[in-house]
Amino acid sequence: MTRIRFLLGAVLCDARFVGLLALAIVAAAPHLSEATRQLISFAVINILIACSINLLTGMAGQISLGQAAFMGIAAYASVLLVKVAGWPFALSVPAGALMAAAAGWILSWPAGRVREFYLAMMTLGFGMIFVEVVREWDSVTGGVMGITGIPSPQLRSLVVFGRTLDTADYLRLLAVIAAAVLFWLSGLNRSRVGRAFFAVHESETAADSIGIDSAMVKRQAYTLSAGLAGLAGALYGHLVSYVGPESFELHRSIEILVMSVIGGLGSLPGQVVGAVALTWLPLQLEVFEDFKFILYGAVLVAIFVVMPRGLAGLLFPPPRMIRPAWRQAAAPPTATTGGSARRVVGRTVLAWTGLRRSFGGLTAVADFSCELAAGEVLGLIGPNGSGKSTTINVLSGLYPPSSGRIELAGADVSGLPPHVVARRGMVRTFQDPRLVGRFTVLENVLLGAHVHARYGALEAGFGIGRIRRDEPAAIARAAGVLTAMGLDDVADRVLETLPYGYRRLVEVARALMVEPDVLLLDEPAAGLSEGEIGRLERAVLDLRAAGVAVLIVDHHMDFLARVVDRVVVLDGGREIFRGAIGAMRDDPKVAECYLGRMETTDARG
Ligand SMILES: Nc1ncnc2c1ncn2[C@@H]1O[C@H](COP(=O)(O)OP(=O)(O)OP(=O)(O)O)[C@@H](O)[C@H]1O
Repeated sequence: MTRIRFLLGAVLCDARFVGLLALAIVAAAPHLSEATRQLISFAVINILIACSINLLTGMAGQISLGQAAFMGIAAYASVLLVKVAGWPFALSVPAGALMAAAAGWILSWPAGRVREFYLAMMTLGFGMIFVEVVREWDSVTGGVMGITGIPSPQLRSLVVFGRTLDTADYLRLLAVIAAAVLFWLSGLNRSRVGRAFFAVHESETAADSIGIDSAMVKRQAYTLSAGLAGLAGALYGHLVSYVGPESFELHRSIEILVMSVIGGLGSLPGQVVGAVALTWLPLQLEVFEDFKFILYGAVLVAIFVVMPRGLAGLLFPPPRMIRPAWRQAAAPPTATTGGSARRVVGRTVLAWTGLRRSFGGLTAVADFSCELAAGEVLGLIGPNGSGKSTTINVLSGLYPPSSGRIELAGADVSGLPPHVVARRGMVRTFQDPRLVGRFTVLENVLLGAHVHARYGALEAGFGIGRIRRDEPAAIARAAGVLTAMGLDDVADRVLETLPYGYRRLVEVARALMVEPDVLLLDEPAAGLSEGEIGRLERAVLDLRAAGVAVLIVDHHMDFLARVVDRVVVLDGGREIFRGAIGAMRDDPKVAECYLGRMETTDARG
């Protein structure tokens, strides 16, 4: 079964297969019956729409219950531009898609501020507003009656570059457009852009921590998704030669969502299968027309329970996020830490003064000042609840400080958002590793290269321009990091199938890909075996040798004793000791408020 899935995946997910299918449609179109052409045309438009939801929901994890409104915006815009303004179809369709994309961008601002249930409600509201505006704006939209007599292939009134299109020509056009879009999306998915969508889907906090601006990624997802839905909407308007508000109401948005979920959110070939199935099936089940939504609802519930990955889960292997071509083009593994002019060993690279962070009445960190030099490893220790993680959270920008100043390489970074702090050279890991479970180890590590690549969605999709240089370079660097961390043998293993200890190491490897000047590690040794701690230790010592400043919060004293230059001990958010780890054990204050408890913990551990 697995072999069949892989074979199917290899064939159906191949761009050449999609191209051949499009060619077959182009060749067969004139010989098909009118009804078959119509059916395939609807299926192709549904593929575009399903892909738009897949991009937004399946990949970027954002909900949309107003997707039909984006279709509607483009459909009305294109139709009006042709009918009223006399624009050619070849311009009106892209213009309609651009207007939908602009609406998506505008919606992304408020939508980016809310999540889950509230996001669903907001997009639902957007869809309802659109339909109401269309209904009420009689003079432009034709109100409830809609707009009829749109130049279309059915009426033989659609002229493109001097040629009057019939339904066969229109089907050919749709097939070519859909093949181009699928080709673009498949390249996009397997690039930094697609990987960033999934990273934001999984954890915005983790994405921000490695320099991915999650707010910007969400805006990009909304804009591209709305543009794609708009393209489908504009093509739909000309296909049926009529647009009216009922075509873009909530039920249409739900149909789109159902198609995408049944196909398998996150899978591109799944979207094709879902769209084709849900275009063809209802026609076969016309007798169920009255119960269509009950049926849809039941299917949704069933799918979520028995097939969370939809039809794609049955038919195709999980999608991979690296294009084999870039992997083949990658050079042998390269250096792990990169270079930085700021890394002059011994020079202060991070300093914080008077740092305080309170949560309501509780002061988690109080007037804490310290500095870290390039090539120095500092241990931050203390009993549970003493403010260690809060210090990392404040330094990395996750929480703004209540007061105090943080300087990174001489520049004030206090209160800057985490992705900016990461881009400036300070990267952190988390107490509970935050990675993308469905990605392989290599794909996860590549997320750290996001900030170093410059190519955009267009170059990513079509495999042109800067991606040809950036992607192989990032893969070579990732291979170097994995080798240095002793993870090269699991590079192609899906992360969620690996034991827990690997996740910590992979998270450190991902942070290294950012090439930080300062690395903040929050309990990196927790849950690791002795062998894994050995690899971690080597990585930390390599970083120190490369002039990276490392701050480690951990309870594992033996590990710390082997890697740190000095330690700072916190208790109740205040510093109680600073110096060599050996001297710490003899310090009466530390012994009083920490070591007794810690040794008990160590002994248990
Ligand atoms: N987001 C938050 N909201 C409210 N209180 C918080 C928050 N984060 C931390 N605290 C509180 O701040 C104090 C310090 O927590 P912190 O997680 O920094 O301790 P820690 O030294 O890292 O402990 P551990 O070793 O258990 O991870 C604790 O009392 C904790 O409950």
